[in-house]
Amino acid sequence: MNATTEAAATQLGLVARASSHPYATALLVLIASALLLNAVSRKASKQVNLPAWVPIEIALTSVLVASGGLGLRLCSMLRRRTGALFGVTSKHSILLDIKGQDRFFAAPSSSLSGHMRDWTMTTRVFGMDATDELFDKANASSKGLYVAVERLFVNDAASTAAILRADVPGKIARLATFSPDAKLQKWELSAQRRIIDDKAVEVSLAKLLRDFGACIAIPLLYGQDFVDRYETILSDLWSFDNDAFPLLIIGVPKWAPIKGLREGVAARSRMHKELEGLYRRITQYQNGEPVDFDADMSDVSAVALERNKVYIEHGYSVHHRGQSDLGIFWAQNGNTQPLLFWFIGYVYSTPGLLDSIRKEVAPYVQLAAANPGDEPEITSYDPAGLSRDCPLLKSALFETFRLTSEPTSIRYLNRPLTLHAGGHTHDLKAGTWLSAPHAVAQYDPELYPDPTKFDPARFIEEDESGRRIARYGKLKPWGLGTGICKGRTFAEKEILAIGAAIVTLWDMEPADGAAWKMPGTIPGTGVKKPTEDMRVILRKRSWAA
Ligand code: HEM
Repeated sequence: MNATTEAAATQLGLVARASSHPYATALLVLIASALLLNAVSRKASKQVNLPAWVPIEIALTSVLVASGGLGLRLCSMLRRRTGALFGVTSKHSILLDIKGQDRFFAAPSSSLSGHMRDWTMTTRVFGMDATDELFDKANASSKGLYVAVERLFVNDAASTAAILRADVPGKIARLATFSPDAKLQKWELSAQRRIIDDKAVEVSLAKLLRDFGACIAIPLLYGQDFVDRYETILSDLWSFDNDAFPLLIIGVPKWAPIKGLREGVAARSRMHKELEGLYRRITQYQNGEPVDFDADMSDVSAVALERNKVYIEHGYSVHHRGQSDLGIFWAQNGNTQPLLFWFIGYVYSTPGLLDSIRKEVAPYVQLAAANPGDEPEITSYDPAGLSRDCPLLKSALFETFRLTSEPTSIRYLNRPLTLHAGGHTHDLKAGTWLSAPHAVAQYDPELYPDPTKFDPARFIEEDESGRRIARYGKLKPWGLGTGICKGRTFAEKEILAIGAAIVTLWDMEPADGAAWKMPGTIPGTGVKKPTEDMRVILRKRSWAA
């Protein structure tokens, strides 16, 4: 299997994982029933849903096309279109052409819309009641709900200010607890900490960083009280993400007798309930009424406050506000936090990279010791400078995206459109779907020589003045067009900021004493998951060297 095939194969893994399971037959029967149920329910409703087989078709096509040879021939024989357009049904086309896609996806959302995909995700995956009334409300409110998100998570100044509010330096200093008597912090709870001595602990890095990132991000959206009050917030989020999301998206019904799915769906219900409680408190707060539990609402973000106003304006009950907001809660964390782990893993495991990045970020993460002999602490911290003036840090992050993210843009055609791609012209019908699985290009050796290698400087270029800068180039981790990610600026800054603070304050080494080895990957829900966690020994950085 070549590199490109391997990349595409990770997408197929969702299906492969299911079919190699002992209950594979039962699962496939369930998928078939789900498809049938979908078809039946579609007839009775005005709702438009992404067919449940589309994610599977995207994965299969990606694998076959990328494999070249027989796979490509088979795929080309079965497809309905030519050139860069693949797909076997008249309902869905798959565009594999990085040249043609940018212009096409720039079409206004009145023609090419992400809304029906969002509706499908909101109901099938995030569990909002799929009624026609809510379909209309979601249609009418989606713009207002997203504008609120973009104001904080896409705006550069607002994202930087949010990162500064999060006190990354203070929290990073407490990334791990060394004392057996001290209470573990929320982000340490699932990291299976083992104390080695009063200066070193062994932890599961993926879980630690995933939960640390979530503890930085979630309070910026919903306030610290929400995180403190909701005891199982992290385990619920990841149980839903790991065990329920991948099955729900391919149409497996929530009642299917699969243990992980049932647990993930139960976690989803708890998240709905907690978000409903939060939106009740937000409403009380905005109305100047006494707030349940006398909860501190002072740091709930403008995003949540504005979204509540939009929800009220469109007549959402508080119950449905909770269900609907799970999409944003998940979007804020589902990709960002797993990526943080991959980024740190690559930085520490790539020979020489840690030292180079430490030097590069030093002017923007400054240290001083309160007294001679004390451990240095971060005294000044400049997230804007990290984004602006640290090309290696940034390029290493882009390279992490390339190797570990699996972005796909999926749109619904509200109107007929003409697509020019791969030297062909295609007339696409209204009422059909178009998708672009960007991950296939991420392993194209013509775009990225030696594509399976982690090359941290791969994205560094010189600008017109000769200054080194990191540019995304053809990489599309955030998707594209009007449906592009609404949290991209914040996510990038969060990972850079936490990453820079970690390298500045912490040393780590593989717990087994062997050489660094990155774990294998399995498909995730946008970012790949590690096949197993990485056990590392964490210590405060040694200043002797
Ligand atoms: C590393 C982290 C992240 C990655 C890799 C990522 C990636 C993506 C991708 C690929 C899409 C689909 C774009 C398309 O269809 O063309 C998307 C959509 C979206 N993302 Fe992100 N995302 C990340 C973090 C975030 C964060 C922090 C938020 C904040 C709330 C967020 C909010 C959203 C929303 C609301 C959408 C739907 C946009 C729409 O339908 O118009 N994402 N993201």
